[in-house]
Amino acid sequence: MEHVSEKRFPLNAKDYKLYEEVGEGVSASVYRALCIPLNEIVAIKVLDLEKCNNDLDGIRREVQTMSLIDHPNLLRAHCSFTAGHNLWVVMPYMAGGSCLHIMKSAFPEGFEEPVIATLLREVLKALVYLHDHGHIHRDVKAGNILIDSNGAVKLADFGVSACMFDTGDRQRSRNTFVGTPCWMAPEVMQQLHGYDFKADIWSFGITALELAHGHAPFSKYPPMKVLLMTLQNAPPGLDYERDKRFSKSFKELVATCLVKDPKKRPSSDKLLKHHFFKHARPVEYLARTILEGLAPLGDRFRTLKAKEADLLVQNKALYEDKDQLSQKEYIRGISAWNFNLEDLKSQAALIPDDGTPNAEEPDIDKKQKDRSDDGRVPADGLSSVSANHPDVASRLDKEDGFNNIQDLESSLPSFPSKPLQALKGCFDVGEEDVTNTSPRDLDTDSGRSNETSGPSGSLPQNAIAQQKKFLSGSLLPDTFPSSKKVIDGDRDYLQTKYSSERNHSGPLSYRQKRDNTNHPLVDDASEGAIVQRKGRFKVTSADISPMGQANCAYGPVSVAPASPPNQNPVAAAILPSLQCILQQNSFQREELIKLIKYAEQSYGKNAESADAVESLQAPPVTSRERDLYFQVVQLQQSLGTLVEELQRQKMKNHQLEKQLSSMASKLEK
Ligand SMILES: Nc1ncnc2c1ncn2[C@@H]1O[C@H](COP(=O)(O)OP(=O)(O)OP(=O)(O)O)[C@@H](O)[C@H]1O
Repeated sequence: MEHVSEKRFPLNAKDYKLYEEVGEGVSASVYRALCIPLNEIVAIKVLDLEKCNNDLDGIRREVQTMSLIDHPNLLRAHCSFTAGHNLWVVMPYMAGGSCLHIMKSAFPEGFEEPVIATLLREVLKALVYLHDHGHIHRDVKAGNILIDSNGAVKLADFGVSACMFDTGDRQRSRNTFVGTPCWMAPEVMQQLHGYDFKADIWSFGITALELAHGHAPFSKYPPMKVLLMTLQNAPPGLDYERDKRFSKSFKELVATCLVKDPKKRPSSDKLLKHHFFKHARPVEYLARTILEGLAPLGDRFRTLKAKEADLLVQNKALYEDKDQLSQKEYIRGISAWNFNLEDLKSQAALIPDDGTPNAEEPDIDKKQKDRSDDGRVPADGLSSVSANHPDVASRLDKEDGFNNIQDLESSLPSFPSKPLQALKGCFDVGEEDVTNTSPRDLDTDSGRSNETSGPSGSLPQNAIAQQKKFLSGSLLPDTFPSSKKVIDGDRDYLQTKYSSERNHSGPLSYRQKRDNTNHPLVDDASEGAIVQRKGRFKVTSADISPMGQANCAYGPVSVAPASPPNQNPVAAAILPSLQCILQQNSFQREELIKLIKYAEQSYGKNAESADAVESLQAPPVTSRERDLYFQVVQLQQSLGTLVEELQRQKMKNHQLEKQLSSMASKLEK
């Protein structure tokens, strides 16, 4: 294992010389820089703290994690300090940049298999370390896999990572809707039972596909559609026709990771032993194959930015087309998604309804058909995937996704209720939005907050100004002021509706990064009634608490097919309530069936169980039934809590054992 550098990096901005910009995320700009006293090239991530008042806890945790980790495949911070109202995070310079940028510059169709195997093995080693130490990364994707000039691979960006050993509020952050939609595991979207390390394994599988094709599955679709497709479709995978160039073992690896049931996914440890990694080479191979001939990172970054600006100009007339926006944001390696539910529906409606497979995903329909046909796929092990999704077959001959608002509405009964509740409860689906903002307004406004302008390489004025306050040591203090409550102790994106608010305060502006005043083009695009924009999006478990559902009736409800909201304002007004009732109903029924099954196991009343389950087709009618139901719910809740506590203790134990054995082995030496 790489040892922590003994070098002392200065905690003073004057000791660094900033060169060109080499990357930017939603929250920060990254510069190549020289550490003058050490004469060493470094990368410095500059975050404007004034724009992220509400998210200081999140930043502190990111920096803490970056400073404490110690693994050659994880990007570690050398140090961090404040300079004026900026936070500078000094880290090793990864001259190759991110895999996403490398693909966008030189490998638009994705990498060859040995390259992928080598990259994935290194990433997996990082995940093994993180998981062993109780961390979930929660944002594994090609944009966060960095390569240095020697081909060394490091997983970066701990902005949304979580610790499994957290308790209380922080523990609740694992019930948080966080990540980037295309890479997000279904259980993270679903919010039913929280999630664990296995969420990273799903993202790892999606990243494998991303590296193979040059883009993640569903990357062209707007976020609502990504959610629906991830939850309702068969998991994506390598296609037998299109992906002939890839080995059976690669296809198996992907299929193993992309299983919807997290319990059926392997641990990172186990995955590392997969025979696919026999294709992996020493990392120098990466330097020879994918880095050779590439322009310096700063130039590539500038070119990509220019391309992006072109795309923006070209598509100005087509601003409403969210596909273009998703693509552009994807090219930048970030996801500034818009999560107003009404807008999401509008976005989904913009996907052509012509049945033509998506240009980015030409094989989605076909793939699903392939994967539904067990007879055609067993050789490569994907039949098991279909087998994991018995609901898939019934959908296979339908078009994937939801191509218009009516489709979305009518899909509700089969759509897992929680995600949509999450969206409804948290993405600004307020009366105001519905009444004041037409779908067209929303379209015009959304998703464009991160357009860039201004010459690349120019340093932000505020990056070097006002170097007043410095922290000693690499961590921000725990008492770092946070002006607003941060739910879950994690990044919390409170909802803002108007650009003026969004640009000057709140975590949104943090993830959004750029002050729009520097970017007139962006300003133009984002004037007016703005809907929610986010980087990685996040909905806390608190947000999706049943509070908002209190008014929902629990009885069976039949709902007439919904009309598009703009055609029938009355229907539009009552539609959310109807959806809510309908979701509640189906959700409650599912929960009851689960509870009965549970009770059946606990009390061994096998003979009566079938009747009991059938009787659940109707809601509990007598007060006795209701009492029993509530007792069972309470029992299950306390059992769940106990099991969680036990798991936490087990993990702590495991951790302690590891520490003990490593101490013991050190002592032996
Ligand atoms: N150490 C580094 N060396 C070289 N380039 C880097 C380094 N760190 C980051 N970058 C580049 O800068 C980009 C943005 O950095 P980072 O992901 O940390 O910012 P972010 O705001 O957290 O991004 P996002 O949340 O959008 O993923 C990266 O995608 C990468 O291309």
